[in-house]
Amino acid sequence: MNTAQEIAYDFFLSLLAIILIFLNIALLISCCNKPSSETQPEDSSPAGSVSTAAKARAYQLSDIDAATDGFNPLRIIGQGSSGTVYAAVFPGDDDQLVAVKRIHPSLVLLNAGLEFSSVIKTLSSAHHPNIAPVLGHSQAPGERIVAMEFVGIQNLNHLLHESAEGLDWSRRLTIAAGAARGIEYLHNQMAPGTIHGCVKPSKVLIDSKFRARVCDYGICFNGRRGIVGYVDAEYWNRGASKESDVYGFGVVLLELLTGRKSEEGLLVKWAVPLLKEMRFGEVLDPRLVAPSDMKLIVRLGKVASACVGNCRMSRPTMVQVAAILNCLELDHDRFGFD
Ligand SMILES: Nc1ncnc2c1ncn2[C@@H]1O[C@H](COP(=O)(O)OP(=O)(O)OP(=O)(O)O)[C@@H](O)[C@H]1O
Repeated sequence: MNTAQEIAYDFFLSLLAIILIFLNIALLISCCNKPSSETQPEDSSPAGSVSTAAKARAYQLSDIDAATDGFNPLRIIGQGSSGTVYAAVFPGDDDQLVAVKRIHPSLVLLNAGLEFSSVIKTLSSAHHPNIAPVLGHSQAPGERIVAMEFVGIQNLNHLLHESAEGLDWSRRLTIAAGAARGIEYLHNQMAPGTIHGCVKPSKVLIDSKFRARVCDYGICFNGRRGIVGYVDAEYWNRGASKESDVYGFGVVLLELLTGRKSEEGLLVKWAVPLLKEMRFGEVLDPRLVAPSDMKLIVRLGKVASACVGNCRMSRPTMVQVAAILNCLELDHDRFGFD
């Protein structure tokens, strides 16, 4: 090779090297920007994941009317202080059952300023194994209807207090941990930080796999009466907050431990001092035999007492509560109750 050829050859090699470097950089950038669907499938995350795309469906009132046979009383699956829940079937949706909650007309009037459709749109982005998903809504003069996935006919209030079947300690712990994860998801993983507003046993639905699914979250129809005994004292002046949800969850834990209903706050006053003095013989649900190893129950009692603490600032967050209950659940899976 003569000198001119050598220079041309070196120039060609340098150019090739520069092109390769640019190609590598471009490849790296495109890999970083690629959605990580392969590494993080949306549904496989144990803590669930935020589904950013809200999928709320706007139903015509006539469609809801047809799906419930004209709000046929035979289709009622539950009645609360804020509305009536019906089992609905929409033709064309594989005849799947949908739970539709028709808000009481008096509450619709009282909450006329509530931006119902945009609240529902936000809530419909919730996606977590321990949440009952909101599917959509229907709105007409005097009518506000929320459509939810039909979870099943059992709720924790019924199972714990009204059913002969009862719940053993293992199921109670699993339900408590699942419900904690659901509320934690609402508080911390849903934009813009949803508050449940009324955490109590009837809002914890139990699906066919005995998994807890928290329902009826995020819409507060002022005028609700069903919350007495499940919210802290500040609630009545300052409204609902994450801390009042933690309080409500603490009361749910107390009901799971004692098997007694919260009667206007009396359960907290009665059970917490007994738990603190470790008088488990007096406080635990008398229908169940106490486990021979009380470690998990003692820890559950401590979490419950901390959640219903008087001062909002002193209560644990739902992240902490869910983390502790996850650990208890794992310990239970490994060692059981006895
Ligand atoms: N998505 C759902 N799937 C199946 N059943 C449901 C669903 N949502 C609610 N229910 C049933 O309907 C019942 C009534 O629910 P609702 O939220 O209206 O009232 P509540 O919790 O019983 O009382 P309140 O609203 O007064 O606190 C629930 O307890 C539950 O059994």
